[in-house]
Amino acid sequence: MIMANILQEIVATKRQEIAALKAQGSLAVLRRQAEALPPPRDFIGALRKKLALGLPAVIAEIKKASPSKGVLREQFDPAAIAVSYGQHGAACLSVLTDQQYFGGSAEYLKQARSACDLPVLRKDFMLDEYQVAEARLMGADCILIIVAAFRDPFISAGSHRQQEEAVVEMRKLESLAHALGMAVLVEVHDGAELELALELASPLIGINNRNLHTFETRLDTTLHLLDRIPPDRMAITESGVLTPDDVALMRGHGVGIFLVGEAFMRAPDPGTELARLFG
Ligand SMILES: O=P(O)(O)OC[C@@H](O)[C@@H](O)c1c[nH]c2ccccc12
Repeated sequence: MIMANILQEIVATKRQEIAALKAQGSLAVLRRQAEALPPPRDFIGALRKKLALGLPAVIAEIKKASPSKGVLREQFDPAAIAVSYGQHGAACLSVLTDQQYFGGSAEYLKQARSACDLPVLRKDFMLDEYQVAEARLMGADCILIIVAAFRDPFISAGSHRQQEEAVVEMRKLESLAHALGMAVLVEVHDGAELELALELASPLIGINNRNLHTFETRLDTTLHLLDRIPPDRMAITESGVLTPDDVALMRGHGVGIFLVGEAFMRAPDPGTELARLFG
């Protein structure tokens, strides 16, 4: 099969994982188990608290590897990394749970979350309500919806009907996440995706600076889309923030929320690097 980009390949893998998940039992059972858990941590509240103090709100990522960069960190202890992030002012955590492409796991999310008191985003490729219930059961306080994963890769703009179908599917995931008390981060790469993201209710709009075709990151992506984000939504710049200058550029344009992985993962102590980048 010829893939339009890495995302389409990952989506195909996820469809197989979802089929296996569904074979294990019904959504209703998973959902009841998720509803019996203590309530999730307040992800959006943690971001707002930092912003209210005039501080950058950093969603600090825990990821062992990525398809574009390979292994980022050999010595990988999610609990220790979470503690370090918590001590150095992170607002929230993001933990990769995809195994095949990012070397992640549900166990890493559980270990990280129980080592600190920060709200945690399950960073994975969500396509089905089963994964949303599963996310809550592993402890997630927020899920990610990647708009590009719901668009037909072979028709660049997508017909009107396909766009409506994408919105219907995304709303299903969002509704279940909200019913389970979780927040939803909606990720976009361009203006067309942003239009679809704004059809959802969630205030959290992530602008991913990474081009999925070339893997190149350009902070311009955030700057271009920023003024198309309505004031009742919260813009998050994602990927490719590596230096204090990058942070200053974003802050200078009024961006207060950052999702950062690689820069922290490559540092000996990830939390110390967070304090250095954002201090
Ligand atoms: O490591 P970086 O360049 O700081 O990027 C972090 C985060 O934005 C990136 O991991 C990411 C953004 N969206 C995703 C979707 C799936 C997997 C990973 C991602």
